[in-house]
Amino acid sequence: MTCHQWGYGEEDGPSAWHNDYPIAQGNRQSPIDIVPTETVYDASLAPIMLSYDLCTSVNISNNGHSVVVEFDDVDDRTAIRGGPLENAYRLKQFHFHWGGKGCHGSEHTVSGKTYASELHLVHWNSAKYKTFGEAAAAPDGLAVLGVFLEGSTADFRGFSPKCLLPNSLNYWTYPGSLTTPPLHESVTWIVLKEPILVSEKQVGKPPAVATDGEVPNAVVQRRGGGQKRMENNFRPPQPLKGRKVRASFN
Ligand SMILES: CC#CCOc1ccc(CNS(N)(=O)=O)cc1
Ligand SMILES: [Zn+2]
Repeated sequence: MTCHQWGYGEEDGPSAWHNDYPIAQGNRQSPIDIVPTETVYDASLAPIMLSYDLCTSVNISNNGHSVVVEFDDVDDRTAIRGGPLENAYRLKQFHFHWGGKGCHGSEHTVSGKTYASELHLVHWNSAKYKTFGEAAAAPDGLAVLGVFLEGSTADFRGFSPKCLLPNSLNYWTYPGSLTTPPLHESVTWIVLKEPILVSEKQVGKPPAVATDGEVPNAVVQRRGGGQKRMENNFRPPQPLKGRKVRASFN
């Protein structure tokens, strides 16, 4: 498959993605607007179990769409289990979606409420598939843990994703997709209800990353220069198309 240029601008943004990725108009697209009063409490949903203690991160990069921290995924040391999942899913990477100014920037919304930013921890079904790429194309291949970020001040020590989690692991879950191309409908979404708190200056001003994959030197960064500030890298909510959103809490 040729590599298609996509972004979040007028010409190459979410409303144009269906031209290169027809699945954008599929039946299990993400993100969605979660309406708590329309979710169904499922007492059979197990708690999620996160083994994030061994910091197996290997690099951090700007891929032109987000800031991504990748993990060593040769084994299940760093994984998610339980919840709606049949087996362990291995952590591949985490990244963020954010706005430019003000409080919008999350991808999922809760009764229309947007958060300043949203963290996605992307895991793949290593029990059934040999590689991330293979899993990403399978309906039960991926599990993405979504965490809302809103303004205040919070600790952020080390790079163990455990530091990025709120106190409560109460969650909503629904069958969805990647929210960025290739938009594969292969994701079991697990969205935590409780946001984590990060400082205004962190979410108010998006990280100084550019959309051409380079990390600009803040001193020489020009607004009019070739590089554009990466911001508003979120896809708006997609049609639910009859899907059930289950809650792990009453
Ligand atoms: C197949 C393939 C591929 C590229 O890998 C990714 C990984 C994460 C994402 C982000 N998707 S999201 N925003 O739903 O977590 C998209 C493509
Ligand atoms: Zn994401």
